[in-house]
Formats: sequence, C-alpha cells, structure tokens
Amino acid sequence: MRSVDVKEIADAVAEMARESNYFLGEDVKCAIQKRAQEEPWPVAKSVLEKIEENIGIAEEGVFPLCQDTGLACVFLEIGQDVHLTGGFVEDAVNEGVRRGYRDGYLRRSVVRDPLRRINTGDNTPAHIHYEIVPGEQVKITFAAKGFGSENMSRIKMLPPSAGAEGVMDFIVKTCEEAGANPCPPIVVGVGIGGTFDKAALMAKEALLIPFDRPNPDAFYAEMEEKLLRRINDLGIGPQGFGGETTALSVKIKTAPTHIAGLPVAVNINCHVSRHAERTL
Ligand SMILES: O=C(O)C[C@H](O)C(=O)O
Repeated sequence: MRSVDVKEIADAVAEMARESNYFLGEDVKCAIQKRAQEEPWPVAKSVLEKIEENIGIAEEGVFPLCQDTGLACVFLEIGQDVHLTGGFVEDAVNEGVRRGYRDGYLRRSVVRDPLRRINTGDNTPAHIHYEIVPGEQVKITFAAKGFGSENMSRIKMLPPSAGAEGVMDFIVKTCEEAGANPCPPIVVGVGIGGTFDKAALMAKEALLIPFDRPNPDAFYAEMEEKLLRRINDLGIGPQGFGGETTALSVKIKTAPTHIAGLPVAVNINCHVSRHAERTL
C-alpha cells in the first residue's frame, strides 16, 4: 500500500489547468502545421496559419489559446494499492481547478444550476471520472472542454442492423450538421457500444488519444481513416470558410454491448484539443 497526499493531486491539477490552456500538445500542433502546408485552398491555408500564429502567442504565456477556457474534466485512474491521505480527493481536485483558473487568469465558465445560471465564480465543480486500476500510482488527466464544440456532440441508439455503415453515416452527419459551430478543424471522439452513458464517456476519452497513436484493432483503425477522409470531404474547412481540412483526427473507443443495441456517441472538440497528464 502506498500513500498519496491529495494535496499533490490539487497541485498537479492546478498546474495542468494553466499548462493546457496555454500550450497545445505536439500531436495537435504537428497536425495543424501539416494541414497548413498541404491545404490547397488559399483561404483555408491562411486560417490555419492564423491558428498557428495564435498557438505561438498563447505559448508566450499572456493570452490563453481561446477565450473559452473550458469546463475542467478530470480523469483519475487510482491504483487499488493506493491510500489517499490528507483530505477528500474531490475537494482536492476542485481546489486545483480553483487555483489553476485563478492563477492562470482563465475565464470561469461554470454555472451552479443549468437553468438558473449563476456562475460559481471559480470554474468549479470539475467533472470528475474515477477508475480503479491495478497498481500503486495515481494517473491524472486534465482536459479543458470548450462548449462550442460540446454543444455539437450527439448520441444515438442505433439498431444493430445499422452496422458499420450506419455508424459511420451518423458520425459524418453529426460533423456535417455541426458545420462551423465547433471551430473546425475539429477533433472527433467516438464511443461505440456499452450503454447510453458508457458510449458518451468513451467518446470523451477518445478525444484524449494522441493523434499519432493508431487504433490497436485494424478494423477500427481503418474505420478511423475512412471517417477522417469522409469528414474532410465535407468541405467545411477551417473555421467554416471551406477547404480540405475539416477534421484533424478521428479516434474510436469501443465496449461490449447488448445484443439488441448499438449505441454511438460523437464528442466533438475544436482544434484546441487541450489536455495534460501527470502520474503521481
Ligand atoms: O464559451 C465561449 O466562449 C464560446 C464557445 O466556446 C463557442 O465556441 O461558441
């Protein structure tokens, strides 16, 4: 049994909240740079170059990547041989979010009640997902989820007869209907199978997979490639001005499901796919 003080979790969350809002991952930056070089449409190319310039400005540490600094989504993988000490883990995560958003001068975007809309003032509470895993470490993944793109996400309970084609049509249609709203080029996370709620969670987790990591299952790796081509063929383009770059990456997660069902969830992210990881 190993002890981990939850204060370490709070510190890590605070650091990741600031870091992820100012620095994009290398996989995202490389994908944008490659697309900017290859994009044949002049307006699309110039928008991608502006996005690259914006990334450079954010890296100077004065302005975050986007005014929508996101709802803090925190994924905790807790080893079953870990003893968490020093307080309640949920309070520690929220303390980290509170500090990170305050010290990073990040916009607070959370309302306490979905209908009465009073801002909590410190971007808490975070959306926290816990998973118990083997071992004696705690892995924390922080994602700042913007809502222009979250709002364009969809879930559908398809009949099993829809098959792979039906699933792909739903994913592509979701991206087509999203149009310019999620600030393309988008990142597409897909969850197939499980239950209604599991599919949505997998779609969000799929957004955290590095762009350059191919799906370990060849069937789904091929589906990801086909989907990326089909979404880019929509011609929506960067920020909706047309072009061949509507999406940067499509990642799929799957889970066993019921014989009578085929849940599919599509979680869309804008091009600032912001997340960071720490292992304690
Ligand atoms: O919340 C915002 O700042 C805007 C939102 O992310 C949007 O894309 O419309």
